[in-house]
Formats: sequence, structure tokens, C-alpha cells
Amino acid sequence: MIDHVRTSTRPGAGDALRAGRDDDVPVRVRGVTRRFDATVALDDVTLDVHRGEIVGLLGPNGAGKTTLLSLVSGVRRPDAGTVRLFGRDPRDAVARVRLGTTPQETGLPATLRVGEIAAFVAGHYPDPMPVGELLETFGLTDLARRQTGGLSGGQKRRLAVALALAGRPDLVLLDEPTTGLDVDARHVLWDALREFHSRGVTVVVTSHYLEEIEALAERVVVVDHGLVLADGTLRDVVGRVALRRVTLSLDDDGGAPGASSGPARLDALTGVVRRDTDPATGRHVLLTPDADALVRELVTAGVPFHDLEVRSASLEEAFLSLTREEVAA
Ligand SMILES: Nc1ncnc2c1ncn2[C@@H]1O[C@H](COP(=O)(O)OP(=O)(O)OP(=O)(O)O)[C@@H](O)[C@H]1O
Repeated sequence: MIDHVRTSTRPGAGDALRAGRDDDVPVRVRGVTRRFDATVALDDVTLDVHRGEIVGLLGPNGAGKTTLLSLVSGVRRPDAGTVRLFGRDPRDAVARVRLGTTPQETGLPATLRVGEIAAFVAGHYPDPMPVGELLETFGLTDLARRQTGGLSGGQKRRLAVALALAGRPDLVLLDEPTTGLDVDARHVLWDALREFHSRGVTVVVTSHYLEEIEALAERVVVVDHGLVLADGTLRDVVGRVALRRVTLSLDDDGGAPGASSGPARLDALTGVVRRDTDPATGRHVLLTPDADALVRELVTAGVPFHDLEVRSASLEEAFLSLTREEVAA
């Protein structure tokens, strides 16, 4: 079991008590913009993470997730706006000692053994977890004497996440923690994270995978093109991004355009968040939260269609529809 008792010798503990307000908001991001040459990786982002939250940052490749974490952990600085970690500059050691991070790429020294590296990292903190307990929580006990160079990719990921928690952080930032893990390893890791969270650790986790965010997060922040597109409870946000993709051909395509033509009738359907026409095939792609209702509506409205196909929309498609909502708003 994890003993998460705080000690008064811990740097930051006294400050945290004095600055109770900051303790309630471990991460405060205000109007932050970060560019890489011409690329705007983050565009005027404002976001707070409150104590005890488990927040999923969801977005496609290049959305800005890693950049956001790098600003919160003090690895990079914003071009504009402010970032506060426990009410302080993220480069301040008093704030950083309360933070655990797992970057996307983990460079572990190949010749060190798993137990040695865990002890080495834990030794940098004033009140670390006992190494045996840490390894056990992450299913690494049997690998304690293995050199990290001999670990599989999935085992390395698990070790990297374990190391992020070695110092009993108050906040952990995990960048795609389960990439490359098989299903069992993923579940070990999710269970361990849930256990830490239930003991009061605030967690921010990035992912491309809706499934991962659904398994872990209570609050979901959807990021794309450096913008926060949605921020809400898991239920709300998943409801918005878990779309179905309905593809069909129209019998009367190619007729005179007008309000009664096939494509215009598709646009008039309720529950369609986005319609596209594949230029190669001429087939129409409709994104909707409820495919059954949409098909019923097509039939009721007498729209002449054939070759209907229904499947889950990709997250990229869902993000596109969110982007449109944003623009419309
Ligand atoms: N060091 C860098 N130099 C130049 N451009 C960068 C750098 N880091 C990030 N970018 C660019 O900033 C944008 C945001 O990248 P970022 O890595 O934050 O996205 P991400 O959401 O974490 O993506 P992924 O899921 O692929 O890791 C991208 O367009 C990326 O190419």
C-alpha cells in the first residue's frame, strides 16, 4: 500500500500551508502563447488544474499537449502569458520538488538496474516512497535486478511512470504514458495511477486515445492547433467527440442543385455536426452523435440513398467538428 504521509521537513510544506490558495490550484496557466518559429504551438491558452483532479489532455499529433506540459514543468518558458506551478515560477525548486513528470521519450541509463535507478531517483527527494513499494505498485518487482537496457519498451514506460511518482509528488504530468504498452501493462499502469490519485495526487495525462482518457480522466481538455477546444467533464466531452461516421451515396446526385437536391437535403437533417463529400467517390460523409436517429430521419424525409455504412468517427474527425463549432461560436 502507498503511504502518502507528508512530513514537516519537506521543502514546500510550510509554504504550501501558508499559501493555501496556491495549493488548491497546482497549475495556473494564463493567456499563454508559445511559438516555435512560425508555428504557434499554444495560442492564448488559459487553464487551471485544481488539487485532486485527474485531467486528460486529449488532442491529435502536434496539438500542443507536450508544449503545455513543458511550460508547466519549467522546461520551456512561454512567449506571452504566465504559468504558475503551486503558485510559483515553475523553475523554482520549491515548486518543482512537488512535481513528478514522465516525458514522452524516456532516456534511461542502459547499464543501471531497475532497483538502482529507482533508488537513485528516490534519493533526490526528501520523503520518497520505499523503492520496494514503488516497484511493486507498478508490477516491476521481478525486474528489480534487470539492467534497464534489457527491458522491453513497455517495461521502460512503466518504470518511467514509476520514477515520476518516486518522490511522492503532489502533481504528476504524464505525456502519453501507455504508448507502446500491451493491454495488460496498460491496465497495471492505469490501476497504479488511479491508486495514487485516490490518495490525493493531482494527475495531468496526455493521450491521443479517447479510450485512455475515458479510463482515467474525470475532466477532459481537448487541444488542437494550440487552442483549447473543449474543457469539461469526461461525460460532456466524450459525448461531443464520440461521433459516428455515416457514409452514403445519393440516388439523385448530379441533378440540378437546389433546396430539394440530395446534398441540400442532407444539410437540412438535424443531428449532423458535419457533412463532407469525398471528391474521389462522390460519397457523402456525415458525422453525428446518433447514427440510428440519423438513419431514421433519412428514411422519414424520403432521402433516396444507397450503400449506407456506419462506423465510429476517428478522433481527428471529431476534433475537426469541434474546430468548426469553435469557429461558429
Ligand atoms: N522544439 C520544437 N521546434 C519546432 N517546433 C516544435 C518544437 N516542439 C513542438 N513544435 C511544434 O509545435 C506544435 C505543437 O507540438 P507538441 O509537441 O506540443 O504537440 P503534441 O500535442 O504534444 O503532439 P504529439 O501528440 O505528437 O506529441 C507542433 O506543430 C510541433 O511541430
